[in-house]
Amino acid sequence: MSDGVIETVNLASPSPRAEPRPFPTLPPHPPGLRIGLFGGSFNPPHAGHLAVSLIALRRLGLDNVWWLVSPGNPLKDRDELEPLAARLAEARRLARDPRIKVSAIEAALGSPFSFDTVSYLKRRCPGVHFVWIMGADNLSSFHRWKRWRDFLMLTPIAVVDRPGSTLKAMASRAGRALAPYRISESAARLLPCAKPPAFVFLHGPRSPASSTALRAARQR
Ligand SMILES: Nc1ncnc2c1ncn2[C@@H]1O[C@H](COP(=O)(O)OP(=O)(O)OP(=O)(O)O)[C@@H](O)[C@H]1O
Ligand SMILES: O=C(O)c1ccc[n+]([C@@H]2O[C@H](COP(=O)([O-])O)[C@@H](O)[C@H]2O)c1
Repeated sequence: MSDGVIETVNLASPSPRAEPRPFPTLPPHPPGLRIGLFGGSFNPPHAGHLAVSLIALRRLGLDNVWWLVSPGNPLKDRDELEPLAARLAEARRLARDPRIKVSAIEAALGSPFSFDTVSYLKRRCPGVHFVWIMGADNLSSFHRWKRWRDFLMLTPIAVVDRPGSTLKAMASRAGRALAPYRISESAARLLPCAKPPAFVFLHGPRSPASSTALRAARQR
């Protein structure tokens, strides 16, 4: 991470007895920390990412939000994907709040799958309360993720509303699977310590920003 939280990547000479290579060095994190994991392509990052992070920090009572900049969403075409280094640099410029940390840990782990990332982080940081954060549009396609049902058992999930996705998200396969485990918004602060499956749908000021729109504007 930009401030050393997760950044040292040892690809060249991994210790033979540690994690399978490649592996990132992740310093110990104090048990009890409340950390939101916000995975994304960030291609490019935008005001919507920042808005989601600030809503999650405040409403879930988080200490930090980590932007997990993906090496490449396994469900998306990579034709238009900017290099990871460029997306990381832009994300760091945009994420001005010191509570937001930008990370390339997925590239270091060598997997684009969120199940693998969260499993790894939970193993490496026992006692830290992780919450997965995603926009409502992502919930609609969540049933196509690797081991999505197991993912629901791994970590609590916060879904943040997004224009055009409010109703579709809850009607989706994953939305229906999560419905019995929904925590009310007024109790959102309980989510990080809740036993999964658990989720909250956060409404709030919605941001219309999208990377697709920004890419289109940059091409004009
Ligand atoms: N405006 C927004 N409101 C709510 N959630 C958002 C918003 N923009 C992005 N997200 C969420 O942020 C995460 C990362 O999204 P991503 O980096 O793919 O941005 P995007 O704008 O959705 O990109 P694209 O338009 O290329 O699909 C996803 O969970 C997505 O749902
Ligand atoms: O694990 C999966 O199978 C999986 C499938 C699709 C998307 N994801 C993750 O979802 C997050 C949002 O992706 P994106 O491209 O919509 O920003 C990002 O962290 C991806 O790695 C994960």
